Amino acid sequence: MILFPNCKINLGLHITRKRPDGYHDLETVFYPLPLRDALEIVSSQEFRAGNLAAPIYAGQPEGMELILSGLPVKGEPADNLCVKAWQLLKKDYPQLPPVQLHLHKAIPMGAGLGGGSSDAAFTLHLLNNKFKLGIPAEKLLDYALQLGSDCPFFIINQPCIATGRGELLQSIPLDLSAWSFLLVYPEVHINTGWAFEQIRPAPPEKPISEVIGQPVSAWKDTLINDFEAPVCHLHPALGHIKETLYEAGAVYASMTGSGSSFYGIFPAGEVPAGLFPAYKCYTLKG
Ligand SMILES: C[C@@](CO)(OP(=O)(O)O)[C@H](O)COP(=O)(O)OP(=O)(O)OC[C@H]1O[C@@H](n2ccc(N)nc2=O)[C@H](O)[C@@H]1O
Ligand SMILES: Nc1ncnc2c1ncn2[C@@H]1O[C@H](COP(=O)(O)OP(=O)(O)O)[C@@H](O)[C@H]1O
Repeated sequence: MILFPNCKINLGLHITRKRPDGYHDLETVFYPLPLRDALEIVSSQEFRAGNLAAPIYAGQPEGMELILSGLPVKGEPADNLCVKAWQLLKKDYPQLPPVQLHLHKAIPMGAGLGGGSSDAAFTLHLLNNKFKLGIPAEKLLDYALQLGSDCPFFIINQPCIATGRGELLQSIPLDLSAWSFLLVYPEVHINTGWAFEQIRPAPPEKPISEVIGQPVSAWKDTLINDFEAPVCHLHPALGHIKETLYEAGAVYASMTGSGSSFYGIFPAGEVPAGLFPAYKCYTLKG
């Protein structure tokens, strides 16, 4: 069974409070976009029935074979969020058979695109469906939150206002299909924990629910990502990406999440070509 975990962007992002548990309360809109990894899970028995030699990798947890391709993912297999998702379910559902999990990575990492969290949420979904575990949606959301603050969003995977750590999700009827997105990844890796430490939490001037209800053309001065200033302070070249997007006709431009990717929103089909020859760029349908 193969699924294609997609990325997200943040439309506005406010850090409103530091919590006693060390996390921060935030307010943001998560919007899914069609830049995708590929994730396949087969039971090891199925795999061997295909008469292929089973690969043996060092450092794999027992009962799990992780195969990676595409963009290189840092860390040991045990650090991979797909493996962590499998381990979390295996603890409560020991009937899960040994599996082989193949992740083909296409979503840039440390980019504010939530790719790791998406892989984790899709792994939960896939294991639940393939092995008929019968885990209800509410319980899947609980498991997802144990894997990452923006992981529950990918269980729902529809435009949502997120509050709390990012797990209190309210679906909203936001349809940006009349727009095209230019996503720019400047190959700078931002550490999310570091980014949160740079912010002095404060409630936003206007609740995001109000701002997001305005037309996209009104977002430029009102839909703010609190991480943008400290990240651009550390990496001044990133500020130029936003300026260039506006100069090229973007109706709205912003950094996503804790960075370092930026996106520009253009009328459908009007994304200019060749704007950032030095960076990885993706033109995506909203
Ligand atoms: C900032 C956001 C915005 O969408 O996205 P990314 O830029 O990472 O994609 C998310 O809140 C990131 O969610 P996620 O990447 O799952 O974060 P986690 O693994 O839970 O936490 C990483 C670290 O960030 C900090 N953290 C995260 C979430 C939160 N609400 N408060 C925090 O203080 C903590 O220091 C934590 O140790
Ligand atoms: N399956 C995975 N895909 C991507 N990154 C992963 C995965 N598992 C663990 N990670 C780790 O999570 C870090 C953050 O990745 P990611 O969630 O894609 O970025 P971001 O938090 O900026 O949205 C990566 O640098 C990587 O070390």
